[in-house]
Amino acid sequence: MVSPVGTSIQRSSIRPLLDLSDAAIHGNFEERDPTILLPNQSDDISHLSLDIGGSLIKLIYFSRHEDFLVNDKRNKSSPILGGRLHFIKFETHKINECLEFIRSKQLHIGDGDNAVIKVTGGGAYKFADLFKEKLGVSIEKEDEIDCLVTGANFLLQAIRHEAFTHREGHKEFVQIDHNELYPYLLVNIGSGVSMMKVDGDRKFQRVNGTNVGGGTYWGLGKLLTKCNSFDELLELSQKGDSRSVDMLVGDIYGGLDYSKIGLSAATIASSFGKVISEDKEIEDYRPEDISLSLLRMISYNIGQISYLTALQLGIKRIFFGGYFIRGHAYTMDTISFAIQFWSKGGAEAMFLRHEGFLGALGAFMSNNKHGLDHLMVHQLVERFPMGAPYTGGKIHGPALGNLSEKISWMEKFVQKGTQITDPVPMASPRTTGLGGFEAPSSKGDILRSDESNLNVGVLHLVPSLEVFPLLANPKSYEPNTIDLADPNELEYWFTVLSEHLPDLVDKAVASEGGTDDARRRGDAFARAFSAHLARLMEEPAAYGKLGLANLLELREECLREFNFFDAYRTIKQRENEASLAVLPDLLLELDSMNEETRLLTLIEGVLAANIFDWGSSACVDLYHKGTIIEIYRMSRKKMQRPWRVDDFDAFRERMGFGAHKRALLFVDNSGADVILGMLPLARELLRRGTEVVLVANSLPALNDVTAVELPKIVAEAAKHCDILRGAAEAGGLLVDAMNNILEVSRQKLPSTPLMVVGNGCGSPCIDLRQVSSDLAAVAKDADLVILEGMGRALHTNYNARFKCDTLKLAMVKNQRLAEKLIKGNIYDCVCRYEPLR
Ligand SMILES: Nc1ncnc2c1ncn2[C@@H]1O[C@H](COP(=O)(O)OP(=O)(O)O)[C@@H](O)[C@H]1O
Ligand SMILES: CC(C)(COP(=O)(O)O)[C@@H](O)C(=O)NCCC(=O)O
Ligand SMILES: [Mn+2]
Repeated sequence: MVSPVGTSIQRSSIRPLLDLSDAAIHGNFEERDPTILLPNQSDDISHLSLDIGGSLIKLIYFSRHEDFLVNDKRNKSSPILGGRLHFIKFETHKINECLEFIRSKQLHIGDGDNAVIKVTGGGAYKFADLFKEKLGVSIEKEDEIDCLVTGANFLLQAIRHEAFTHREGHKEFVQIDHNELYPYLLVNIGSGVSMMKVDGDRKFQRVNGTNVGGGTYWGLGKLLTKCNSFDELLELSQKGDSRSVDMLVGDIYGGLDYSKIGLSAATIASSFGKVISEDKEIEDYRPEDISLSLLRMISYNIGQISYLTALQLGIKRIFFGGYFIRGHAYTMDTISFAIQFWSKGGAEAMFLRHEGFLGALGAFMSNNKHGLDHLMVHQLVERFPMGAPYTGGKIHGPALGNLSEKISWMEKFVQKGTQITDPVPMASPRTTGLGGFEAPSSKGDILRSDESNLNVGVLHLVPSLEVFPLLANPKSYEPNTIDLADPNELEYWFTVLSEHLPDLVDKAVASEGGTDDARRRGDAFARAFSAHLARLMEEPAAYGKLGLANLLELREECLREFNFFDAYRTIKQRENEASLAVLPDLLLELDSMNEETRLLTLIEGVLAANIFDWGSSACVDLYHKGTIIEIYRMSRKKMQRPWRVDDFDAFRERMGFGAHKRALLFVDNSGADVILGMLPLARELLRRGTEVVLVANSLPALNDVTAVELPKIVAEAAKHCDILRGAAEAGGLLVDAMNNILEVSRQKLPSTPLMVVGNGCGSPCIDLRQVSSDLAAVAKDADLVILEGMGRALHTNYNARFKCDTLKLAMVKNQRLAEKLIKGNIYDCVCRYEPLR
């Protein structure tokens, strides 16, 4: 039998924050940079790898947390240690900043024996002595091409929304099945360009390359425009009109197309060719136009060589990496256009979110200590923290040391916030949108400062996560019901979440005693979350495919980032107490009913009590109008059938002819929702001989009940109910009572067990591709799944199908969702039963 409440259920999959309490200098005080020991900081940083290229240094480091060191009993076979992968970059000519960053975060002093770090790129040779001298570490060199391919293969297999196409300003994620991935052409556009034919894991060949690459654009651009940074140059290009320097077909043909060979008048005949015939000095040309012409020249050229190489090898798929791309819409559109133009649609250009980090990732993985190559997509969670200390958000360190510095960073960030999140004025269609090969027209052509680091997040490696085994089609499963790629949806939810923010900040600050420190953290949280929202409004696909569940989770993550671990703590307690007080009466009332009426009353009860949702503004307004019990009664009274979605009769029928063996009850909110709604339903199932597993969040989110809180709640409820007491004892929830039983009455038959398990997440929604191994284990014997609440049953999983009977129960507490999803109104209810046929 499954261990009912394994100690591991309360394991958190969420990153810890720096704990500076009792910090002390370790070792020699005379040293210039003594090690500071953080006895209460369990983060264990190890595994550093670098890719030192001609232009940029890409750094990846791995930080581990104690939690993850506890090897999961069901995962013994996995050598992977949990932790987080951070991605940072520096300019190569500022290598000292990189060394300083490594030193300040002590990245080179990993787990004892690693005074050796993995480095790829030319800098592994060039700077080996410098690393030895400055940091006392030896460099282990890894082959650059090898690393690029390993990195690309890893990303394409392990990260869900890594690859995408980019056409005319439109980004679309593509998920390629592992079996269909090879062969592909990998084109890495760094300072120079390398092209590899990739046939499999470690099976590749460098087939081509060109010296006209990112270095050429930046080098020539710097010379011709006097720009001081790559980004400045790229930004200029967005306001450029390359016709003032480029010679077009029309310039040669007197404004006409050269239609015989299919070239329009607007096609570039010769990049920079117009300059020849004009009696002008460099100052007479706009730097904007020069930058754009250069960018097009180089992008088209790389596109063309890539296409020819792919053609020669019979390859259809081309992935582009390297920092030249820099997530820049116009660059990607230009390359895509060139591939599409030359191949007449036969080949396709794809880009990678971690474009610049392929080599560094490969170097990281060559360190076979962590067994990362076996990591699966469901074991990776990407999070987007704000602020430099954990992401190395700023391109050049320094690393921030503690939360307070991080808050200051946030405060400064806000002053710069507009620069970071505001769009650079769009190129007008008349300029960027014309010319070339009938021209890519990149809408939303935005270049944002890299400082915000809001493109790739921190990758959390959580080896204990698993795919929920009862999903009918894990491959096609999509958790989100609402796709925020639809701009109207995005705008609506953006407004809802923005308007809810002040109230949430107040609750969060109050939960931490309302101190000045809490207020400062609260403000920083609000800024961080608003910056994310602004970023996503601009570019919804910036962090991968965006659904409502991701936004709701992001909010919880931001709270935790600023040390708010349970914003609704007090509210939850208050509602729990009020609900426990009326539970005995409710149980008496239920017991006086016959089985059929009781089942209906129980389901009504679940739906009615789901009204206690502090995430819904409409409900929060309601709570000002009455006590918990008054609102509960009012809600119960309104529970007239038929509900908007009403499969109750089918459910009742199924319940009539034999109990299920084990039911998983995905519970939602604290207070009435779980105590007066779900617990009585659990009790009914237990009474019918069905084992019940209450599946709750592993970490707090809004007023959701957690797996840590539930045993205490069940224990309280069990005081008033023999069924619950017996079941909780049998499930190991009442440990003291369990001991008594062992001593007193061994012969007594054990009741059907009631168990509690953490789902592995800390969000109001649930992505069933990534659940705790404990949940996965208990699910194997389950034949009934009950999903409750708007987050778990509507925003996510409404359309999910399972390998067993499923009941989805929720009250719709949002007017727009009610209209869209069920063609109904706010406070309508959903009772969706999907039997396994
Ligand atoms: N902040 C930046 N500073 C310098 N170059 C940048 C920057 N961002 C993007 N680039 C572009 O990226 C290229 C370097 O790409 P990268 O993949 O890091 O190659 P390498 O390993 O050769 O340094 C540069 O030549 C330039 O075109
Ligand atoms: C965050 C929630 C999904 C939580 O709902 P629950 O799962 O608790 O039923 C829900 O409160 C929600 O969608 N709120 C935003 C909509 C609104 O304020 O109207
Ligand atoms: Mn909830």
